[in-house]
Amino acid sequence: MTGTKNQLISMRHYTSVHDIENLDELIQEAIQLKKENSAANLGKGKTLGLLFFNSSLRTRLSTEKAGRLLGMEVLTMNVGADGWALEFEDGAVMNSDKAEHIKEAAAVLSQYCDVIGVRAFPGLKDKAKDEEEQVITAFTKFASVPVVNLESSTGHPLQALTDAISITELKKKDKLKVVLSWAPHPKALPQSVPNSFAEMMQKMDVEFCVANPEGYDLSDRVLDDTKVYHDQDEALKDADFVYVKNWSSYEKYGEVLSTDSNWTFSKEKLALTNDAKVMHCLPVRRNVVIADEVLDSENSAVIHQANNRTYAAQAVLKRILEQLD
Ligand SMILES: NCCC[C@H](NC(=O)CCC(=O)O)C(=O)O
Ligand SMILES: NC(=O)OP(=O)(O)O
Repeated sequence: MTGTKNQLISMRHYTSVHDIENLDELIQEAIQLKKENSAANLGKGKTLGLLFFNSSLRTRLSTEKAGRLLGMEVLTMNVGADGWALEFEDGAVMNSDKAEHIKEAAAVLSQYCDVIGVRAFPGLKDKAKDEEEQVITAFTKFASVPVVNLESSTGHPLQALTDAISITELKKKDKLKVVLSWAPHPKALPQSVPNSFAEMMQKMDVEFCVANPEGYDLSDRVLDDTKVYHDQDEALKDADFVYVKNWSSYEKYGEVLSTDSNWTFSKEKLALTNDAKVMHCLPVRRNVVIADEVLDSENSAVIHQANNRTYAAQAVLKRILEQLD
């Protein structure tokens, strides 16, 4: 990065890809940090707190590593399993199972941490409630420090930044076709990853489309004018990157409407593309979402993506640290 501190674009919270003001700069910063850790002391004396209401492998370890690469102390807590059950409703009479209100919890955490990361998946039962982003919004409201989304009800912006970095590094030509393709899964999964990936691709200079069965269209708010195919084979034609991911229905909110194995990403599907790089955020159900022969091939970009989680987190934390006192 060139320029003085004042010219740098800082970031208060990172709760959605829309918090990125200059995507190209942020991608280049992450690629630069991957080559050389030029900010090893920026976070000295600062503490990063990572709170997980749900399971994680990559997000937890890569974000911890990113904090440490910046010189930060890192505190991680599985709040879902180990913390007091939190009340989020304003004015609640707390005479039932919730021991602590988010007002105190977020304020207390702000005494210990200079930046807070939060993972809280959607319930997938009540669309309006999930779309309110109650947990991440409450943290931004009641914490006095910046908040980073580690995957929330409707978005996974650190994953999407990772994906943008990975595409930038792996692309072999300028005008790319990128396809987000639904794949089957036995469980109802959030729309968070596909939502943020779609929003990220709309910010990039690529031809982007989504392929999913009928009933699986993402929210109009996310899709905007993105082309949606209900025929996977048609969408895959000439694709340079295919992001394979399951999500539950948005229309019939949270339901699993299909487990059709014709949508599993196989080597026959790969053959329809322009020798595409195949992406997935992980964890991936082998031979349900993506076939072994694809995951074990040169076309798979999933480990490259997982590695970039560290540098995406480092670039975001760096931006946040630059605007702290
Ligand atoms: N953070 C990356 C993905 C997390 C979550 N996947 C999952 O829950 C998979 C669980 C399973 O396969 O049982 C999702 O799709 O949003
Ligand atoms: N991709 C991702 O977020 O992985 P984890 O759920 O393991 O953190």
